[in-house]
Amino acid sequence: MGLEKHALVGLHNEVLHGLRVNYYPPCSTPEEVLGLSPHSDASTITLLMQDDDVSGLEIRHRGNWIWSNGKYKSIEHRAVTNKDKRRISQATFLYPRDDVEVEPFDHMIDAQNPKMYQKVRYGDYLRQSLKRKMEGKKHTDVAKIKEIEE
Ligand SMILES: O=C(O)CCC(=O)C(=O)O
Ligand SMILES: [Fe+2]
Repeated sequence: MGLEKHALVGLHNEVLHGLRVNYYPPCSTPEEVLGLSPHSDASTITLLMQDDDVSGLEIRHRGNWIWSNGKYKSIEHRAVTNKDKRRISQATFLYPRDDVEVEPFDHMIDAQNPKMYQKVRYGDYLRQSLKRKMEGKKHTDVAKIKEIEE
């Protein structure tokens, strides 16, 4: 990404961790019921631990990562349910401190790649994204510079 080693860690000010444990009970109609709606995480990095024997995570290639001005994608994903088996996953989210201001790096912006996102305070961005229902990449709209379409 054209950054010095450890630069990203420094930009977090302090790397915070959050944990979400997801429990998906068996579901008699898995073709009609999702475990988790399509979304992307508001964290900077997510580590997911899941059962070996039940799959459920599905991903979509779309969406953007604010710091990289959309060059690097944050993956939209969802969880499906399983007819016979329950599934448990643990997502560990790494994220910056609330007072960290996040905006695209200058070196990711040029004539072909105009600035897509305005500066946001990470705490505001995270809280408004937790308040919304999960809906793909919609939570990134709050930072998006409106004239620019993906
Ligand atoms: O359970 C899964 O596979 C996905 C969990 C997830 O995406 C999340 O907790 O944000
Ligand atoms: Fe997720």
